[in-house]
Amino acid sequence: MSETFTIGTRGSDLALAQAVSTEAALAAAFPDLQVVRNVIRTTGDRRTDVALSEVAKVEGVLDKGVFTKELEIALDAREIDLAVHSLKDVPTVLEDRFAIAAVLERAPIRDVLLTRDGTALENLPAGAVVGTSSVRRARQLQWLRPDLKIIDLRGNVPTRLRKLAEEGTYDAIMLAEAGLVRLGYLPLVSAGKVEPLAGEDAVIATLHAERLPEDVFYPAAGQGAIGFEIRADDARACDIAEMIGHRDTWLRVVAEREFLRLLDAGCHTPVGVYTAIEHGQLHLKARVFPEQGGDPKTGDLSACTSDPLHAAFLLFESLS
Ligand SMILES: NCc1[nH]cc(CCC(=O)O)c1CC(=O)O
Repeated sequence: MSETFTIGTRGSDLALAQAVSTEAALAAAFPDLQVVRNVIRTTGDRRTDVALSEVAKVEGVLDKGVFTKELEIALDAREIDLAVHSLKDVPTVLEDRFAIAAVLERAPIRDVLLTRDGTALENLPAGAVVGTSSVRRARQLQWLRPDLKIIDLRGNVPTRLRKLAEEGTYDAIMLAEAGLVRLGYLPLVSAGKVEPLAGEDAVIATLHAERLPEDVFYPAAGQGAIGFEIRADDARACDIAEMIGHRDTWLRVVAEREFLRLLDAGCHTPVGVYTAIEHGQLHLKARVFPEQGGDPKTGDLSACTSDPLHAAFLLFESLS
């Protein structure tokens, strides 16, 4: 194959890191394929002036599509053949002419609490201010620690880290471990302990991270996974994506996203869900918070890995 293949990505540091991983996987699988990168600005990148939960409303974008719509327009226009996404930002239901073709092997799925002084979540003093723009993180934090104060925090990952390091507004912020690993702030493998960040930025390197185990703080569906969206009728892109996809990650994220779809959580239902594969078994655990507040419904289920859609259905049915 010596023709070109164009991938589309957002322009944030995190998105570009994900594009680099994708290009590396493509280069390894298809040494002769000429891969071109097309960087695209999305509504979510443009509107950093309002809370993330408001962007879709003020922009008239389909909910949750604020980071993906412009990439779909580029797919439609054949300006790109494959869109590289953080899978957790991709709506669970796509228009018929698009499809998620595959996912790369997953990065860590955990959430991380970042502080200036290394205080762990359980030791944050009452009234401490935690910044996040995710309703899932906000509601779960409030449930675990009703004495904390949660306020909105926007911007890309380095911006958020700088806000914590330089301003007195936040005592802590929350981010995905996957993003911190991809940007080089945390090593790939480590225990749940509190450790300093690394990286070129001296201010950011003063911060400390606590990796919260997934059974303590439930991640988002698809967290840590890089997904490839293509035109559903593009057999070549489908073939190419398939070759760099990772099977176990695929089975897990299919289950997680199907569970979210069954809840119709495109709305603002805060949902934490995670999966693991062990000896042919798919393990699923979920916390679903009612929109109005209160305790979550929970689910904990194991099923055969061969049918992740059914496993998600069983998890959905078992919520109590
Ligand atoms: N919503 C923004 C977003 N989308 C993906 C990631 C991190 C990478 C990932 O979870 O795959 C982040 C930042 C964050 O949540 O900290």
